[in-house]
Amino acid sequence: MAISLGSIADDYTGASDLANTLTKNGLRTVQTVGIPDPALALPDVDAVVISLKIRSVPASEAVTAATEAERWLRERGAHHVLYKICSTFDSTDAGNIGPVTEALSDAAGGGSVLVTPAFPETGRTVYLGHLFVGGQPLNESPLKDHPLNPMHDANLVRVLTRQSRGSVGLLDLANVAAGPAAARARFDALRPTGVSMAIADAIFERDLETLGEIALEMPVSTGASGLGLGLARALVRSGRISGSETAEDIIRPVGGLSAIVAGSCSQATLRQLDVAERSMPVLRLDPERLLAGPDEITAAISWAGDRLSAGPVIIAASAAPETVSRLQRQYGREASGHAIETATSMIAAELVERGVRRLVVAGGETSGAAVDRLAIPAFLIGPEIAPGVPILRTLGNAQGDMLLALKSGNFGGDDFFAAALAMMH
Ligand SMILES: Nc1ncnc2c1ncn2[C@@H]1O[C@H](COP(=O)(O)OP(=O)(O)O)[C@@H](O)[C@H]1O
Ligand SMILES: O=C(O)[C@@H](O)C(=O)COP(=O)(O)O
Repeated sequence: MAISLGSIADDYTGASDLANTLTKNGLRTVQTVGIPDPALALPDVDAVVISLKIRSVPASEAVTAATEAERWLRERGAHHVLYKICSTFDSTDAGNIGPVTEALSDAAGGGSVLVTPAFPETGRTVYLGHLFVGGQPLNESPLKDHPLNPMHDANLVRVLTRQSRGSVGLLDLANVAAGPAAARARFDALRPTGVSMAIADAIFERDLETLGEIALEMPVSTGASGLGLGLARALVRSGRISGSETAEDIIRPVGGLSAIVAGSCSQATLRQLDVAERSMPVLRLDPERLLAGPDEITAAISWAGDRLSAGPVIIAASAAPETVSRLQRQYGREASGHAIETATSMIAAELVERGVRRLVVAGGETSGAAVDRLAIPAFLIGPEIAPGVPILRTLGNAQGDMLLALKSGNFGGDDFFAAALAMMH
């Protein structure tokens, strides 16, 4: 298998978001969970997105996992590797966007790397290095309350500098909007200043097309789905790949029961749960009891058992920021987050054990833990439910064919859960 584009995603929802964008823009794409086992038969594709769960792990661990994935992608022909990060730049001062980007650049022989989380379709734009989420600067957006990576600074040049060895420059909108020649010239002018990375402004898709074109000339870039769109369109324009349609047969029915598991505490997910509660049974887990032992999990499974055969159910750990902070003050930020992920992943696995074959998981870390517990090695990419969230068909898993949706916390409209289930049969 020779691939044209390789990507390493720092979480699993982010990987499916990128795989969706690449597919929509003409690249046959597969999403793998980690580096695939040699025994796994992958389809013939233009792009492989390797999902890792490295957004919130120590930087050295993230670097090791990402560089191994990069080697695998290069050995399969990838000339360009995109490090897929969150469109809201989720990270801490300790990493991991800077350290991983610098390590990937070193592995490819060094040089400055273009970085942009812009994804205009979901309202993420970057101007003079400042990230806006919808109409708000990042630090005033709901991301200021993220349970694991609260974002308190919208100036990404500053954020990335705090995480990095090298210095960070800015590829400003005036040069990006002027097209590839001007953007390339500005980026080239930054190189001798010794910057290891440059944050690139982008507001419209045409800016990302420009950035995609110049990024493709380099071995590595870092960004969200918007940069994926630019790279995919540049590849199709270059004639190196033929450009393909989404295969509708990826959503052929799998039968079985359906359920939703939520661990995202993002505002969008909280709204989606409130709306779904009007039409589906919703169990709100007690996080204190989840942390105390297995009883809350057993109770949740027994609650679902009575209801599953009548239709989809939702089991959610999600809570509002005040509740999350209270729990974190008592048990610690990471310890509580990871313990809840473990619990929600065990619930997801029990539901599958009881016949669920159509599963929606809300939350990036939550999805990573659930997919790992289900031991799903890869996904084929189906049609889009909402911007950034495709239907996924499992590949190579022991349970047989399943349909999943891995919803990034902040993505999807208020009726997302019903909309997702309506597309999965
Ligand atoms: N009630 C709660 N209190 C504290 N943390 C929680 C609660 N419910 C879920 N979490 C944790 O919050 C984190 C949410 O992150 P994630 O799943 O990535 O969602 P998102 O996609 O919204 O970022 C996870 O670590 C999850 O276990
Ligand atoms: O780029 C994005 O916003 C998403 O693809 C993503 O990575 C979101 O992460 P989670 O909100 O943690 O799912």
